Amino acid sequence: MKAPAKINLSLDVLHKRSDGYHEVKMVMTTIDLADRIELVDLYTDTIKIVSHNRFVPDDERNLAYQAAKLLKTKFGIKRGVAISITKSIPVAAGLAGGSSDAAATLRGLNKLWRLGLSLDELAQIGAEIGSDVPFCVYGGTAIATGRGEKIEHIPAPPSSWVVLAKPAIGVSTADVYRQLDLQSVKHPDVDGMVAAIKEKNYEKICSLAGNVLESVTLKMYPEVAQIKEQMKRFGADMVLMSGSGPTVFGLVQHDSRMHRIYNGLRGFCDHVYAVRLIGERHFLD
Ligand SMILES: C[C@@](CO)(OP(=O)(O)O)[C@H](O)COP(=O)(O)OP(=O)(O)OC[C@H]1O[C@@H](n2ccc(N)nc2=O)[C@H](O)[C@@H]1O
Ligand SMILES: Nc1ncnc2c1ncn2[C@@H]1O[C@H](COP(=O)(O)OP(=O)(O)O)[C@@H](O)[C@H]1O
Repeated sequence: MKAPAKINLSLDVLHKRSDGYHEVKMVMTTIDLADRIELVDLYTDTIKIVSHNRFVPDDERNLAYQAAKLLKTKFGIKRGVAISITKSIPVAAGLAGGSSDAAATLRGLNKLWRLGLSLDELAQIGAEIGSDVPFCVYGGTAIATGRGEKIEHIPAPPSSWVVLAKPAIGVSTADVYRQLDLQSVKHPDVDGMVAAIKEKNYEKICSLAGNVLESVTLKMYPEVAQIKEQMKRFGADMVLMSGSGPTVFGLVQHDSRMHRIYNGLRGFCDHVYAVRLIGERHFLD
């Protein structure tokens, strides 16, 4: 199963809720940077995680493990499964790698165990694992509200290159939300972004992109601001941090400029990627 990363083209936080989560309004889209999940039937009643990445837990803390466990419990499955995860998405990066692994596991086990669940049902189960999992179940492009689990599909943005750069730090999403001061943030125009995407207006998408969590992470890690500056200087059409960070992405349409940004950033950053913005749901088929 393919488990692609997401970026947030717009991310607003409306208020803190009584359950500790924050009410959000965001636009998320799928990009062509994906982990690979392989599911193999086990005839012993266990869930085994195989991953050769030292940042990825191989026990019940793994979101893919939690996905399998939930399905086993809900549907009384007595078989086991070995879940092999080949990571390409950097960990704790704001790209929903773990959430996408969980979503791919849900989609895959639905087939392997012939559960016959719809994507809507899988997304509902995914919400029990994490706020970003429902979006990852569908992929594509969507407005996410609630704590992120309510999904409204919208068309794909015009295609472009996405250059990503992740400094050598991992960010805790909970920490970033905790340190957000809603009195002092500049709220992005999420409705404007949705309109721009529907109009396929690339320039407007670039000018309206915004993320309220960016200022929090920039304060904690000045290297994120440096990467933003460099990406702008090398000629990206827009530059923004994804999710709670620390990954910074830039959109660019011209191949030659994509190469300039990619090569320029590789001197500063170990993790640099240049991939296509996908934004379509059939990418997962
Ligand atoms: C910021 C975003 C933007 O897409 O992505 P990432 O940076 O993680 O990729 C998401 O809101 C992250 O979603 P996800 O990573 O699934 O979060 P969860 O596991 O549900 O929650 C982790 C913690 O973040 C905080 N949290 C999360 C979502 C939300 N709407 N409000 C919150 O306050 C809570 O403290 C929660 O305990
Ligand atoms: N399958 C997984 N892949 C990556 N990280 C995972 C996975 N399962 C659990 N985690 C844990 O979740 C944390 C957040 O990881 P990730 O989903 O990559 O980041 P983000 O929420 O910023 O997009 C990591 O620190 C890691 O310990």
